[in-house]
Amino acid sequence: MLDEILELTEALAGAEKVETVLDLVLDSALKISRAEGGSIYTLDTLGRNLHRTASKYFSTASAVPSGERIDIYGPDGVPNLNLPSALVVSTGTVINISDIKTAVGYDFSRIEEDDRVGGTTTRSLVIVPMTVLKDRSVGILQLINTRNGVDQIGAVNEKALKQLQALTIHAGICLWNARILEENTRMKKQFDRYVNELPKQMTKRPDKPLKPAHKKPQGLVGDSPPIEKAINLIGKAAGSDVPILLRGETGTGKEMMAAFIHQSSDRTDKPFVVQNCAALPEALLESELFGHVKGAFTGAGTNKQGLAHEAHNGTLFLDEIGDMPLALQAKVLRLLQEGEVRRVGATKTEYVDVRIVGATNVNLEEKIEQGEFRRDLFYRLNVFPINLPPLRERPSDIPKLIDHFLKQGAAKAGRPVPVVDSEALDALMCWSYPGNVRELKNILDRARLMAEEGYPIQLEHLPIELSGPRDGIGGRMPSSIPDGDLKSIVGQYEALVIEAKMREAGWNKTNAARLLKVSRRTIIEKLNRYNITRPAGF
Ligand SMILES: Nc1ncnc2c1ncn2[C@@H]1O[C@H](COP(=O)(O)OP(=O)(O)OP(=O)(O)O)[C@@H](O)[C@H]1O
Repeated sequence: MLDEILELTEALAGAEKVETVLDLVLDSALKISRAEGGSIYTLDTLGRNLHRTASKYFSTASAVPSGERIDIYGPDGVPNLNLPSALVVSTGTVINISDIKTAVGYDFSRIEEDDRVGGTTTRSLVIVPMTVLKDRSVGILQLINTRNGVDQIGAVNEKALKQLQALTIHAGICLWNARILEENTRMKKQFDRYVNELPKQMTKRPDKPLKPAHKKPQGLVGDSPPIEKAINLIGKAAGSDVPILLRGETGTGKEMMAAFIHQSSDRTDKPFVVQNCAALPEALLESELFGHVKGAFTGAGTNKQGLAHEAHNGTLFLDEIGDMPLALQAKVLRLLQEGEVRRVGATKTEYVDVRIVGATNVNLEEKIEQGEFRRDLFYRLNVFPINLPPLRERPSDIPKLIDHFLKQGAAKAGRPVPVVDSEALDALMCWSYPGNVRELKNILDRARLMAEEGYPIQLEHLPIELSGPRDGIGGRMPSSIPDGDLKSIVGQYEALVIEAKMREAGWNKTNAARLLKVSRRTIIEKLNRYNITRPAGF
């Protein structure tokens, strides 16, 4: 037997393909057990199904079907432990039955089906798990009509069983290694493709690469040229008190950069105060920003400080400043120019020392033309503009962000960091991310929950539009116009648009309403009408 194992080990070492490895193992197993036939089933990467990958029967009238699949779990999600193969792969136990006719508690229907198709009559049955890393099954070896010690059909003796187990350990390791090798080759190809596809400006970097003048902010991931440029600019401006205007699409990291500006300034140990200018109606926003005096309006029972007071000596971050009501813009300009604060209902002016950082994802120049944004405020704010490019324009940051968000999410949940298989990685790299970094984070948070612990994130764990054709809204627009009346066709299209924008807005109705320039009420009404709900995990 030692000779056989040595011979097999040599053969396995030279085998490059998984199928060759499994054929060699099966041949040896048939020799050891002197079985009439057998199969090797491999477990898929999600651990849900066994696939017949190799089989050999000496006496079959017709071939036993290869590629057969066995579902380990029943429809209720519970492993079907009556099926001998499911029992062995799920628990790691060995089955060594001398006569299945007298064995109780098992469901032998799959074996009977093999007998029917292959013309065999199974009596004895041996199933051994292929295990790696102590208790992780990657498949099973199944043998029928094995011989016992006196050369009759029956359960194999202890010595033969040990030899079969030694064999399946070899097979398990080979299978595992072969899979890693295949995965590596795929990933290398993928990597080469990305490098070749990187936009020209990435490959034509300046002679001297931009070095961040400033330490990278904690938690900020990415070293693509546009991000390094932004960090550089911030490094230059942070020390002064000039206002900064951050411009970029939703989810590109404007708030994160604003926090970094504050941390990099001399004001770092003073408050960093954030207000979203689009989140509140005008009157409330004014009182929130500038405070009010007692009795200024119904419900103003006491004097109240505004956020401008709270940010004294620190930084006030005005997010979505492009959506600030026109009337309030004059007050913000005075705050910017003179540090002036006038509470709602007050006659007296107060003064504060705040550094203003604004952010916007709208075209302020257009707003000025439309009379919706004050030109003087724009010039005052736009002294130091910093553009944050959309994620699709800096694809080299995507793998680092994936790694960062998976680690961050896993650490929060106290779970191991999942890997992403090459297909899913491909899809993540190719997606256009209308919702930018926030969208990538949401996608990964959900995928992490969907994938089983210990198994890679796969395509099926990603939103459908990432794997589908990439035309139309969110990649899901029908390529041909469906049948029906105009109202119902437009309705279908509207539902797709609403769903895509809700996803882009991180399922925040206010943000989605803003993206579509409709009221929040309209969004709620349409979500109800089209029965659009937030998918689990988002
Ligand atoms: N470079 C980055 N590294 C790590 N996380 C990032 C990065 N950029 C953005 N994020 C994360 O993405 C999410 C969205 O970022 P942020 O809120 O700063 O975007 P924003 O541009 O201000 O969005 P909005 O315009 O919708 O307010 C946050 O969870 C943030 O932590």
